[in-house]
Amino acid sequence: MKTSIATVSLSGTLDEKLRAIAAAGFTGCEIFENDFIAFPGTPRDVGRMVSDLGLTLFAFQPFRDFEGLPEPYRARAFARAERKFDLMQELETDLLLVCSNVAAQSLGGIDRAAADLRELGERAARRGLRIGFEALAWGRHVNDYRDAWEIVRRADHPNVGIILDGFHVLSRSLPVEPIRAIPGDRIFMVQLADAPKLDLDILSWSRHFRCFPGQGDLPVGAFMQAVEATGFDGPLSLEIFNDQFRAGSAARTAVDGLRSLRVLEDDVARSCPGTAAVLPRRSQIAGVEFIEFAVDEEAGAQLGVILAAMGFRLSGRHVSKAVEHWHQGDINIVLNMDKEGFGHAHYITHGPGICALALRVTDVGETLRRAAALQAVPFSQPVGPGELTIPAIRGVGGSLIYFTEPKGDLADIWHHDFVPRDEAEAAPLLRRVDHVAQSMQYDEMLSWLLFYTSIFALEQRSQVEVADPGGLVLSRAVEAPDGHVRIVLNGSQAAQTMSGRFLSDFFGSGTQHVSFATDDIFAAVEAMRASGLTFLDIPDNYYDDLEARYDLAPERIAALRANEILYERNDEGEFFQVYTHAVVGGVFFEIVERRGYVGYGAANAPVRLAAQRRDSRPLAVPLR
Ligand SMILES: O=C(O)c1ccc(O)c(O)c1
Ligand SMILES: [Mg+2]
Repeated sequence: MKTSIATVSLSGTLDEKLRAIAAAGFTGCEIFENDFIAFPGTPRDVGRMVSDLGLTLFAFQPFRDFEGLPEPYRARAFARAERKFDLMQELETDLLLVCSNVAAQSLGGIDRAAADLRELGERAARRGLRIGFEALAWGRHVNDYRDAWEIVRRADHPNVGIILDGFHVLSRSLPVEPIRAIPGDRIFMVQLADAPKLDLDILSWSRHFRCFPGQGDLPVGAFMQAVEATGFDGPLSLEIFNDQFRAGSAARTAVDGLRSLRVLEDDVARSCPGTAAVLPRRSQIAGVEFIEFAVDEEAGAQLGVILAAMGFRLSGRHVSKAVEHWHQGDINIVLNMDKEGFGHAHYITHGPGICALALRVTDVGETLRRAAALQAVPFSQPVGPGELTIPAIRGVGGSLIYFTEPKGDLADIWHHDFVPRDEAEAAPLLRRVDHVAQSMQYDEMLSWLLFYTSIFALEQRSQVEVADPGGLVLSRAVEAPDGHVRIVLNGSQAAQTMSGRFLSDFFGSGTQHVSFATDDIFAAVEAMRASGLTFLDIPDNYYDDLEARYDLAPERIAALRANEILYERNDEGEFFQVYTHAVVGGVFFEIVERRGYVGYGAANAPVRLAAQRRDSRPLAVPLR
């Protein structure tokens, strides 16, 4: 696969973009005209920079408003093209992307456009150059790739081919099947982009919301299958106009781009019978094995008191480190107070907080191979003699994701490196981890979305906008199909939201809250209150509104009100949630009971966020 990306997809100046593209490992790129114009080097400098970086310059683009012009515009367009040919020869690229005309003075007519392209192809051929014609979805006369193909077919020149851009096809819901009839060698390049479903005009949607395949909702896989059927083996080029990408890190975006192409290639191969997959399959997650806090002794002691009040028991201590294992139901919490290793470095950098998640996967080896092929960053550190090495990769904000599996030593880490305390287990108040919520910069959200859905068998849910009193937060969940693992990504667009404040207080992105599932939230809350735990105060107005919204029995409303429990109901079922105050750092816990309900209580989020903003308690234990 010849992998490519258009320079418009990345932040920075042209040289920064090219370095990021090369570092990520692309075969080549397309130079976007504006990036070149804004760069102070000569075309030869740029051409040399591209080749010194080991990249192939697949195309120069775009050449606008060319076909179907009456005189004198037509002659001027040809003169303009000759100037661009000069430039291309110095840049050492042979392909010019000509996108369909949007100008008011352009005239329709397939034969007129074909004649123009034929003449341009003839002029290009004299210089050893080629023309690729692309239908923009908003082209004045040509806005459908089937018309562009008919024009190219009638131009009937070996130096004129079609450029297919998946966005222009899929954004208009054009059928992809006719692509199969185009001969692969007449397709000079294929551009790819995904996009979230939005009710916007196509031009604004294209210029601001394109994203990498897998980050949006368009059927890019079906488009690629049709392209594959043509025998096309030219460059597959990501062309992404996206405001988050313009603001984010070019290096990270470039790595994400290549990751998305590899995953698309693998997904397409898997859907074509008889084609070998390229990557190990997506890692199946059976659950959260543990959540690890990096703390000092004081914060560890505080957290221990809270965990005990929530029904956790100290079930073991690490054989050689200052590390405790707390447990209840299917939940394991690790309190790492050791003065060495990753946990301590995390504590020094971020203060007390969550430094790692461990996921129970079906096959650790396969998980690590897929992660490595997709350029995830592996992690290891020395362990004591005879102690387990739990494999890990880097996750959000430099935290870790460890992996365990149901076979071998990794099947039971708790009896390997921990000295268990023999205490009878009481009936658990909490069953399992329902979800973890990670706060990150808004610009990073698409990157982590791709990370989770490309390495793991996790599916994205649609994005929800949450009004925090300090600004807007965008929230998006990735979930295993069986609901065994759910991760909620919260991207803040403002500094003063709950997530935004976490980012500055924690010095980076990370896990801000953990939600535990219970079978009986009223019993759990009652038991925790009896142990001295208090919960986030929810205003009476909320309960008055609940009463108006749902015809709940007065006793039910009273019980919700008395226990600060939030409630939501929809066609799927009922949802109950309650929040602790911050427990250490900016981290807090949530307890939920799901009765058939599958969401996250989005309608309650503004109420909860306002309560958290009022919650001026210090980070210390809110115990009596
Ligand atoms: O938005 C545009 O103008 C534009 C330009 C060139 C392309 O290849 C494209 O898909 C869109
Ligand atoms: Mg395009």
